[in-house]
Amino acid sequence: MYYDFYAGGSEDQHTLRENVEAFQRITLRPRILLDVSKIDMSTSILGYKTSAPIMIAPTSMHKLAHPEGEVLTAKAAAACNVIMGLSFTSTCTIEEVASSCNAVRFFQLYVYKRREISALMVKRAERTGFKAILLTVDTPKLGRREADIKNKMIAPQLKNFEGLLSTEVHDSEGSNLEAFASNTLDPSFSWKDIVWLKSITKLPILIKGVLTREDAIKAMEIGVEGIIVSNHGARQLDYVPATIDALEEVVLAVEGRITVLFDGGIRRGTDVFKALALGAKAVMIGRPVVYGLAAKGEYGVKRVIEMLKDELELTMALAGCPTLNDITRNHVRTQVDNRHCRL
Ligand SMILES: Cc1cc2nc3c(=O)[nH]c(=O)nc-3n(C[C@H](O)[C@H](O)[C@H](O)COP(=O)(O)O)c2cc1C
Ligand SMILES: CCCCCCC(=O)C(=O)O
Repeated sequence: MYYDFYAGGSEDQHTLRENVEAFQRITLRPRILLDVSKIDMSTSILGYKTSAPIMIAPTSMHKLAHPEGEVLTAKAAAACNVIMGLSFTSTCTIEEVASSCNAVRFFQLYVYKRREISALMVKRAERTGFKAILLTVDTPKLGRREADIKNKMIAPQLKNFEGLLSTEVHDSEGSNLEAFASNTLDPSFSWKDIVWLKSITKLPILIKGVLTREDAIKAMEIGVEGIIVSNHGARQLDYVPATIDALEEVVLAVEGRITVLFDGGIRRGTDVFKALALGAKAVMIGRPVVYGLAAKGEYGVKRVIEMLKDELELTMALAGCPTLNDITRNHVRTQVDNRHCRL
């Protein structure tokens, strides 16, 4: 329940509704009479084989959802053979998650005013076998989260910072998380810091939070391995577009040169299919995973992933796509297509 307050957001946030509703405005264009007796959903993300183009998005503080936290989420990822994104602000340590199972893990990074803390986390992630850095770039400051302010959100101790930084904030009247974020996040963080990040790690870097062609091109120029089309689950700037409406612009700008991942509003296998048809290599799942964790621990997360995989498999069969490579732009019809009478 506590996690629901934190994850839910305010009902009057435009983008929160849009992220889900925009999927509902996209229709499918199935092809018929193709042999779909065998469906292959397996893929490779940055060279790591996974059972489906589905990953776990980094979301903070899993112990608010379940007392064993991120360790259980990682075990579910391993059991389903999908990649887990671990949040910088997790409630289990990087080392606890790494030693709990053999899931392929990517580490999500924030850049703090105290750069040495971010650098140390990167080193810990490298040492413990994380395979990539997901650098979140849409949070120079925390967005205005009215539910957190109203509920006087108190962040638990964030385990990676124990002995380095306390999450206790004494002078905050509203959201303690917001106060912690403004003490720690660096609003001066900019493109030049990506050069710094590249200088301290050999891990591939994916920039999380790209919504425009201009930024996609800049990201490629600076030499990152991938971008994640994301609006942070509509938790940062309200009135940005639904991510599914921003995806194609970014995909067209990138022209296949780097990996494009996607998140925001995926609730069904048909949503996964639509994001793939519009050019994403894979999708990341945020809230459904933590709701599964809150409801039934590791089993709950597994069920969420399995349900999405089952639904994707059925969608591929009924749309005439035996493999992921068979899913094309022509398999969906968007509002833009309708306006221009395309397809
Ligand atoms: C409760 C919650 C916590 C989150 N924490 C983080 C985080 O620590 N770092 C980050 O980059 N994104 C974070 N996100 C954003 C997710 O990575 C992802 O972009 C978003 O949840 C995708 O949308 P969805 O929840 O509709 O699947 C968080 C999202 C939620 C709902
Ligand atoms: C550095 C403190 C901010 C953590 C925010 C976690 C997050 O990304 C989210 O809640 O969304």
